[in-house]
Amino acid sequence: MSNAAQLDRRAVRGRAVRVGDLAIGDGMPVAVIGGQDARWLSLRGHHGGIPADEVICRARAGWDGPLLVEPFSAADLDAIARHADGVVVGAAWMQDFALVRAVARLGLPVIVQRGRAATLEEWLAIVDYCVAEGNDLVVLCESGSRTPLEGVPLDLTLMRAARERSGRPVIASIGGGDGGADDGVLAAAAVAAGADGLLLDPGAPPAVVIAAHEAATVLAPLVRPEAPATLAEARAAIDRVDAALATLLERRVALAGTIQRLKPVGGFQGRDMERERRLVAAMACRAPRLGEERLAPVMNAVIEAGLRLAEAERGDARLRSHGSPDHA
Ligand SMILES: O=C(O)C(=O)C[C@]1(C(=O)O)C=C[C@@H](O)C=C1
Repeated sequence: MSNAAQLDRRAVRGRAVRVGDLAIGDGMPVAVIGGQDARWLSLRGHHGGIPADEVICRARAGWDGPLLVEPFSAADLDAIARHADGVVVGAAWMQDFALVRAVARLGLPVIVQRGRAATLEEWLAIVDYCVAEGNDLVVLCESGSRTPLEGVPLDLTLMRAARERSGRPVIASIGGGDGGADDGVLAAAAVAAGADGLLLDPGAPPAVVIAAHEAATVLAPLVRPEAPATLAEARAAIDRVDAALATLLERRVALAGTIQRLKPVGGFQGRDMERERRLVAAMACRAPRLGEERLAPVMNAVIEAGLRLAEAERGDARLRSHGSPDHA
């Protein structure tokens, strides 16, 4: 990836929006709303039939963390101000300017979903409405276009442009309520495109939540360089890189195991030092600061761990096929 293609996370740092104790747009990590980082709740389904206080208090009872609420109408706003940490202006309400203004006046962070047919200009204009009411705590949420598809038809180019043009955090609404986002592809695409957060449908099943967190944790460090300023931030950033590294190591060890089964002579006996030298040289091109000399012992340890595991697993398989020693 070229430097130009890399996202400058620092540019957004000053614009981070805090929802409860969750910072959205603070570089990293990518926030998962509807997952472990924050919950949200829509009052639209109730059509004002159940008092907002009651619905929000029920959600609050089981959740101490950041809570965002989407109103059904302006009548819900007092209850939202009492119990919520932020407000979601749903896509269908984006151009209800009176509602947007009233929401902004609460002074809580506002997540503005893009209306299904709204242009970039129309979407960004809503930020101005909020700012005009004295509320600068705005996050933009891309939530898909009109084309009816099974998943959310996200416009990630538009999301990127919104981030660049507004200088504000952007998140992507990836759905999941119908189970459609559990392969993590949409979450990964949104993270790669620079989303500061992912918004899952309330009630998204655990597989969807896990896939979103995986994209946020494992993919983000690969596609976004970080510039931590404090020890705690730097350690958190290293933890994210280690999560990605561990995922790749686990994958590597599985592949190395397959190779040992496919080779005429596998394991330590069939070691190929020339192949190892070549793979270290290729890796050094991607890790020039470490270089071949420093990488070689690292990869030697990785390769030997893989060979030891492959031999142990082969031994286990043999034992299983011949019966355990106790029964031999
Ligand atoms: O490529 C192979 O032949 C392997 O067995 C895999 C592998 C590796 O883990 O990358 C392991 C041992 C060999 O010495 C070389 C490479």
